[in-house]
Amino acid sequence: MNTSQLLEQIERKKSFLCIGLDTDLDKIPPHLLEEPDPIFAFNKAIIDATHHACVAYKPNTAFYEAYGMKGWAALSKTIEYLNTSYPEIFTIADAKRGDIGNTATRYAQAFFKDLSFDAVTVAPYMGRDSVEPFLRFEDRFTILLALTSNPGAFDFQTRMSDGQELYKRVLETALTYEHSDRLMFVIGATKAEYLKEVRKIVPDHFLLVPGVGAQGGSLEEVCRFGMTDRVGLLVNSSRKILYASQGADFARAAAMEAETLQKAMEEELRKRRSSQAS
Ligand SMILES: O=c1ccn([C@@H]2O[C@H](COP(=O)(O)O)[C@@H](O)[C@H]2O)c(=O)[nH]1
Repeated sequence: MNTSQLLEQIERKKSFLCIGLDTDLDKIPPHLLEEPDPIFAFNKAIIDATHHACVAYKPNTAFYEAYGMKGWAALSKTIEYLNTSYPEIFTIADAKRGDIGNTATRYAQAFFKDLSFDAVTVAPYMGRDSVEPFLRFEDRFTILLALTSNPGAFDFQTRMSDGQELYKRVLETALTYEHSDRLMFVIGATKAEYLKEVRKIVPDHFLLVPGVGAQGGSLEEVCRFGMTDRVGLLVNSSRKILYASQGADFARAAAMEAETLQKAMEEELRKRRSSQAS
């Protein structure tokens, strides 16, 4: 998928919501555990109920890898279902990979070719040769961790390195990579006030912003500091949507949560348009 197709979907659905498919067998409705593939059964019901309100899904691979071969098979079925039934949806493998070049090439192949995701999250710590193998794939996006939503982000990411906070160095250095137009960056919603600084370095790139919902980030603040003329945001929420109910009505309850966020996003898009007009 390319940026124009993503933007077209955002404008049409009036949403920049990404739903995280962090499917946890300890949290899904118990009746689904009778299904031959409970993870896929849950994901399919969630996707069918919420696709009108979001533009992206982001399975975090940890929740699939945790269940071994069955988990990986469920991930594979989920991406195949999305690509077949809802090809307009942007798909992100939240895998946070990062390794030396020849290994990174294999990771890129796994997520972009074999599983056919549109994007994968990558850790920047190992530098250029660990990221560029992902960037070689046309119409695919590499989403680099820059300033994450967790408290531990302050251990390194905001520390000074040669007179500059490390997350800023990550952003600036990544812009020098070949095909840097295929980059997006992770900035946590819990760090919304940093978005002003982030936008000085990457004014046009899309940001993946997790942390609205269960982690308490504010959608309004994220939009105030991070939204661009071309939106530039994919805001993720996982647990708050997925586990809105553990009963037979779980898919409907998830849809209602997703619709609430979509309505708030529609309002933010309206505000952006009226400020552009004035
Ligand atoms: O900085 C980061 C990077 C990734 N995540 C991931 O996003 C979701 C958030 O889930 P919620 O249930 O909405 O809190 C999850 O997969 C994280 O691993 C993040 O939270 N922060």
